[in-house]
Amino acid sequence: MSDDILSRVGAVIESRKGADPGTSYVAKLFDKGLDSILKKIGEEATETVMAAKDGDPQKLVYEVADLWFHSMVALAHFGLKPEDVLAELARREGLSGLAEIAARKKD
Ligand SMILES: N=c1c2ncn([C@@H]3O[C@H](COP(=O)(O)OP(=O)(O)OP(=O)(O)O)[C@@H](O)[C@H]3O)c2ncn1[C@@H]1O[C@H](COP(=O)(O)O)[C@@H](O)[C@H]1O
Repeated sequence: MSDDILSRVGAVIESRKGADPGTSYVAKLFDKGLDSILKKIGEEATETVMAAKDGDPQKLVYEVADLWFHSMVALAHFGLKPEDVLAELARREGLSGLAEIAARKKD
């Protein structure tokens, strides 16, 4: 498995713009608007924290998948793709420590 799955899910999310909210969860989220997407991210982030605090690795993976997925819907709302985040992670690769990452952010 690779980051191909992120690209594929990102493409499906993109394809749901303007689709029938009655037949697609993603289309329904787009239809409800940014606040609804952000609310889901907040909920999934909380559920991720709870799974980690419970020490339940399987649940943690499940909740992080929900969090990533809804974050990808938020990215798509702004015309962004998972590749944009992967590029940012790649940019940070090899940088040492937060100070250097933060300094580059201001460039
Ligand atoms: N990865 C996901 C995915 N992860 C989670 N979900 C949905 O996100 C929701 C998660 O919400 P919760 O766990 O909080 O459950 P819930 O309380 O029932 O949620 P609500 O309906 O109340 O918001 C559920 O309805 C899940 O079905 C997802 N829905 C879709 N995808 C991907 O998006 C693609 C397109 O989906 P459709 O737009 O539905 O065709 C799918 O093929 C998948 O690849």
